[in-house]
Amino acid sequence: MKVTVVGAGAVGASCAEYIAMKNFCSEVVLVDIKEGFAEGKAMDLMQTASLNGFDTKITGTTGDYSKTAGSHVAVITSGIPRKPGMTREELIGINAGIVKEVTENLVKHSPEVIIIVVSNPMDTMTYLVHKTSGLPKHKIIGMGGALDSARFKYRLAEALEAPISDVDGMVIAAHSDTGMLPLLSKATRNGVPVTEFLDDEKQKYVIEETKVGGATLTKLLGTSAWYAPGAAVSVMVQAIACDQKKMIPCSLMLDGEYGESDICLGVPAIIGANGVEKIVDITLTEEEKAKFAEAAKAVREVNGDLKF
Ligand SMILES: NC(=O)C1=CN([C@@H]2O[C@H](COP(=O)(O)OP(=O)(O)OC[C@H]3O[C@@H](n4cnc5c(N)ncnc54)[C@H](O)[C@@H]3O)[C@@H](O)[C@H]2O)C=CC1
Ligand SMILES: O=C([O-])CC(=O)C(=O)O
Repeated sequence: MKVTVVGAGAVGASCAEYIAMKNFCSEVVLVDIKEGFAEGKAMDLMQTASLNGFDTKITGTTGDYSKTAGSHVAVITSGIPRKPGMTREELIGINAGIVKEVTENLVKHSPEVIIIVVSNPMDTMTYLVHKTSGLPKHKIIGMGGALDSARFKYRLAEALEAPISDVDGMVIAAHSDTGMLPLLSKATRNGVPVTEFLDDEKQKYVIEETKVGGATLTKLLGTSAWYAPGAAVSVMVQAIACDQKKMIPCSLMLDGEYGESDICLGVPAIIGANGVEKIVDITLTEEEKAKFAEAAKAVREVNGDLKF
């Protein structure tokens, strides 16, 4: 299976590294606009192959999309990351143009491609890919929920003083500082609701820290995170490549599900060989439903700034 990763920066290179290390793809093509950058990252990563024991061939190109032809999956990470103090939404002005152009190039050379959108503001960039690519909706998947859920589990494990392998949980709704919805009501430690172990103060801490997970790292790093984003993408690509039919929260075009339409938002979905196999309808509490609707309202406002 051939995977293209557009943007060979921090997140793109991390995606390529995790995909290669898991050894389930024959080829990863890195594309960047910066002369020689993708080629350099690909060469550096290939020189880890004998050390890390993978056979995936990684190549790089400066903007030559003919090299991406026949890609089964393409991951869009091109665009600028935020700096401390910024929101993801502030990136729309620059990133929308980049994502639109990249999408056109990808689809031209790989008309059957499944696109995973990473560039921020991710829910809006996923919506843009729907509006401009001509691809069927099961082939466009925004990455946010997989990462946010991993951060939720990290914070749950911290609060529970438990190993991360003991905890499970999911984050849906928007991939934004305010619109994320960590489903505490459904989070468990070995099948037992975490609400049985955590008092109100700890529950609030877990939710708030999860929501600002990206901002916290941006403040520490001076730019946004890349290891967990790359790992999250690799899980999604593997679910497609190996037809795993894993349930992963992803930003998907809704058509009545969760009471919303004509918007991309994070919802649980079954991810397999066809991309989105099914959106999973789970029962939310009244409070969760209200928060989901609030997140949708905010994302819709950002979508309003798009020009097609
Ligand atoms: N959805 C999510 O959960 C996450 C999203 N992100 C987003 O991912 C994006 C990338 O972040 P980083 O990798 O840290 O940034 P970065 O600056 O390290 O890399 C971005 C790369 O995109 C390239 N690029 C720009 N325009 C291009 C074009 N037209 N064609 C091909 N390549 C192009 C740049 O040359 C650069 O190498 C940002 O928008 C960031 O906000 C980051 C982490 C998580
Ligand atoms: O925080 C950011 O800007 C990057 C991102 O989406 C994340 O790490 O969740």
